[in-house]
This record gives sequence, C-alpha cells and structure tokens, in this order.
Amino acid sequence: MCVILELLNVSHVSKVYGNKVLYKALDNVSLSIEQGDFVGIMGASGSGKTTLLNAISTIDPPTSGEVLINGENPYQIDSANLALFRRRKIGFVFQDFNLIDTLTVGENIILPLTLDGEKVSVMNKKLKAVAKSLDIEEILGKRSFEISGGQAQRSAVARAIIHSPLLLLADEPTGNLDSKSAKDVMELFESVNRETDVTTVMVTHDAQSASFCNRIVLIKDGRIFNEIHRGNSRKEFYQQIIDVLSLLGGDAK
Ligand SMILES: Nc1ncnc2c1ncn2[C@@H]1O[C@H](COP(=O)(O)OP(=O)(O)OP(=O)(O)O)[C@@H](O)[C@H]1O
Repeated sequence: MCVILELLNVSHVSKVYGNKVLYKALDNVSLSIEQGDFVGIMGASGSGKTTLLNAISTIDPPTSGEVLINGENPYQIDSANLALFRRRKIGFVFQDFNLIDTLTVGENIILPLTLDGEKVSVMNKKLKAVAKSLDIEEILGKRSFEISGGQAQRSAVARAIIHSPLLLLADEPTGNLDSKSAKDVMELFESVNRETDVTTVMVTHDAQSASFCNRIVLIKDGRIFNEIHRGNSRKEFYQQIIDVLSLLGGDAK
C-alpha cells in the first residue's frame, strides 16, 4: 500500500494588509501539498502569489486561517524557536540570489549550518556533497560578483538544500536569468526534487520555468482559480500552462 503524506496544508487562509485602508490580498485559500511534490504558483501581478509564499514560509502570518508544515503550525511556535524551525525545516531561493558578497560561494552555502553551530568537519562533508551534485565545485572559492547569474542561482539552491529541509520555497528563481540559465536552473530544481524528495513550492511568472513543476496552482485576485497537473510530456504541459494563463487574463506571462 502506498501512503501519501501531506507535507503542507494551507487551510482557509486570508490576508488583509493595511490599517486605515484595508486590502484583502488572499481570500480563503486552501491548498494541500503532498510530500515530494513540486508545485508552481502562478497568476497575474498583484494576485497574491508572494503573499501566499510568505504565509507558507512563516515570514508573514495570515490574518486568518491555518498553515501546517508537516503537521506543525509554525505560527504557534515562539519567536526564538520559530527562527530555528525556519532555519532547519525550510530552504529559500530568491529572485536576486541573496548571496553575501563578502563571503565566498562555499561560505555562503554553508551559512545555514554555520548559524546552527554545526561541526566544521560535518559542514565540509555536506558542502562537498552538495557542490558535487549541483556541479559547482569549481566556484566554491569565488565571490558572488565573480560568477554568472546561473552559477549564483545554483549556489543559492545549494545553500537552500544543504541542511536537507522539508520544504524548498522559491520566489521567481529564474526572474533574473536569461532563458538558457533559467532552463539550467529549472533542470536543477527538477533533479533536486526528484533525488532528495524535498517538497518544492515555486512562484513564477514564466510558463517555461513552470513547466518543470508537477502541478500548477493558479491564483486570481487572492483566490485559487484553477490547477493543472503535468502528465508525461513537459512540452504538452507548457502548452497547457500557456492556455490556462490566457484564460486567467491580466498580465500573467
Ligand atoms: N505589505 C503590503 N501592504 C499593503 N499591500 C500589500 C503589501 N504586500 C502586498 N500588498 C498588496 O497585495 C496584493 C498581492 O501582492 P503580492 O505581492 O502577493 O502579489 P504577487 O502576485 O506576488 O505580485 P507580483 O507578481 O507582482 O510579485 C497586491 O495588490 C499588493 O499591492
């Protein structure tokens, strides 16, 4: 018997911004994501994608509703332990890479382990392994301004997965890359997802990048509008994504 574990559960989440003028950016969003899935979140600019990702990533609490990560509600954890929870259970990849330019690529990658007080020998072993699997061994001694955008994002992915998180979150990870580097980075996400089984949730505007996911959730005006699943062919999925985006309207590319 195959048991499917639910890694992430977003239940009736709403988010209202503002004090005097209120704006409902998320309106009763419910979403369940299985362990090991690779899910893309798409929608027009301003539809609430980043707000949803921030609620999932424990950065910004929802106004109402519940987020459960591996059965645990992060918003019920006190702030000191929440920082620890975030550092140990979640990996983040950002559009602008967020590498610290005073550190080498290698030092950037081991940062989550350094912050956790890991032993140097363990850090070096993990760094070696992740750099090998992501094919960035040759740039470990370089600084972020000495490498290409694609290499910077590979390094950021390495940093996001070195501590074997439960959940890998990415906000427009290919937004600053040319199409060749974007494809390389998405192939990397796909293989990391397949090989490590890390549940991955990515916000993207880009249909090509989205076609590497297994499932796409579309958001419109803060609500879930539709979702589509990938079959065997990435090319067909890409076309399906384009079609559904055209139904969605707005400026979703
Ligand atoms: N801190 C905030 N205060 C007030 N309104 C906000 C805040 N953050 C986002 N919003 C508003 O909430 C809505 C959703 O924003 P969000 O950033 O989640 O959209 P998005 O789908 O990620 O957009 P984009 O694709 O342009 O990044 C937008 O109308 C935005 O202006």
